[in-house]
Amino acid sequence: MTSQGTLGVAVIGTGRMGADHVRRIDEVISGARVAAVVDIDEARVKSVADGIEGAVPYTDPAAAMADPAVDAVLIASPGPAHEAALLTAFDHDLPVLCEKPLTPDPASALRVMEAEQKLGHRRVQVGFMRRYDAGYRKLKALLDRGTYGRPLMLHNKHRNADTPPGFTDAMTVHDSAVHEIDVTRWLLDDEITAVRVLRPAPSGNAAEGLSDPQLILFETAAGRLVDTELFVTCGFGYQVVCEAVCEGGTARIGDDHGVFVNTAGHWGGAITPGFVERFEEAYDRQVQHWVNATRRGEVEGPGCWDGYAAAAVCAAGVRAQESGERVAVELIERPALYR
Ligand SMILES: NC(=O)c1ccc[n+]([C@@H]2O[C@H](COP(=O)([O-])OP(=O)(O)OC[C@H]3O[C@@H](n4cnc5c(N)ncnc54)[C@H](O)[C@@H]3O)[C@@H](O)[C@H]2O)c1
Ligand SMILES: O[C@H]1[C@H](O)[C@@H](O)[C@H](O)[C@@H](O)[C@H]1O
Repeated sequence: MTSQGTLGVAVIGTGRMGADHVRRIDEVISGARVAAVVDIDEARVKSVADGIEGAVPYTDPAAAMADPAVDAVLIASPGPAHEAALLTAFDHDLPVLCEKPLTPDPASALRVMEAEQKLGHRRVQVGFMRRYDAGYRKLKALLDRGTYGRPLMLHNKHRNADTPPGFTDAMTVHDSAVHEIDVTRWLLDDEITAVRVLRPAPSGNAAEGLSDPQLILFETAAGRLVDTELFVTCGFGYQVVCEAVCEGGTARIGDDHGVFVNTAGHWGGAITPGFVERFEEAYDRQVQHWVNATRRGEVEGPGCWDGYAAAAVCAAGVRAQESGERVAVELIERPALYR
């Protein structure tokens, strides 16, 4: 850190999310600066570094993490590249904010968790940014206070206008439903124990071979049921809605509440186009909290255990998709570091 305590961050992966995090750290976040940017695509990393004072471009994550100006790492490369980047960060004992997923499968998530335990302290915050969304935080506070009694069920809707090319059924779980997996565990303070997936006749807008929409059902250890409509080619916009059904009332967040317009032949408002707009404040808050905690020498928020548990539920979810059966989630006992 500089003498003023400014955190030098290396951002690994400068695609859609990484480039946005670089902009965020440069323009929005206080107490941090972009010290290095890394991408295997040399042209891309150079163009992202251009115009950011002091940001050194690298094509090798390990070289960036060895740079003495780097105090912390934000990983925004694709999920399969996360394990290697995390293990290298541990070699340098660097604090990490790792975009979801921690890793794409439970075996690799376990390896990361074991390596972190060898360090003897938590180093990783996982980018489950919904925990930093104002609506989800209000819902969490209501549930924690028991304002409407015990929560019994959650109903979620997760709709994307469309998907990047090559999006598969498994990605609907790993990439999209992983957020509902995390908010279910967090909101209810409960583990998901089994998954079922129901698939109606697919929408004609879904690419060949993609089963969209889907209905995913989670059972939890405390006997709650959580359903999620996942519709990633809905075509009309981005919607993430969560309704908690409690013994004494229900509470719902996520409906669009922008400007309401009446005009000839039309009433209503605009729909949110995508996750960047819907969760912009949540991404800002997530990164600011990470920077603040890191500068205090602390680690907060969702960690490796949450990333591992999410990967275990995803693995069960993909098996449930393939088999059409109820699949139990296999979890190891929670290690002491994460209790
Ligand atoms: N929290 C959210 O809402 C959210 C939204 C979108 C993506 N994500 C996550 O962010 C991460 C990145 O997603 P994206 O949409 O920006 O992907 P992207 O494909 O747009 O960008 C990834 C970038 O990483 C680079 N890259 C690939 N392998 C690398 C490696 N080994 N080292 C360094 N760079 C490497 C690629 O060249 C590319 O520029 C993923 O983990 C994804 O799941 C999170
Ligand atoms: O990677 C993205 C991202 O995680 C979004 O938050 C989610 O809504 C999308 O479904 C997913 O594809």
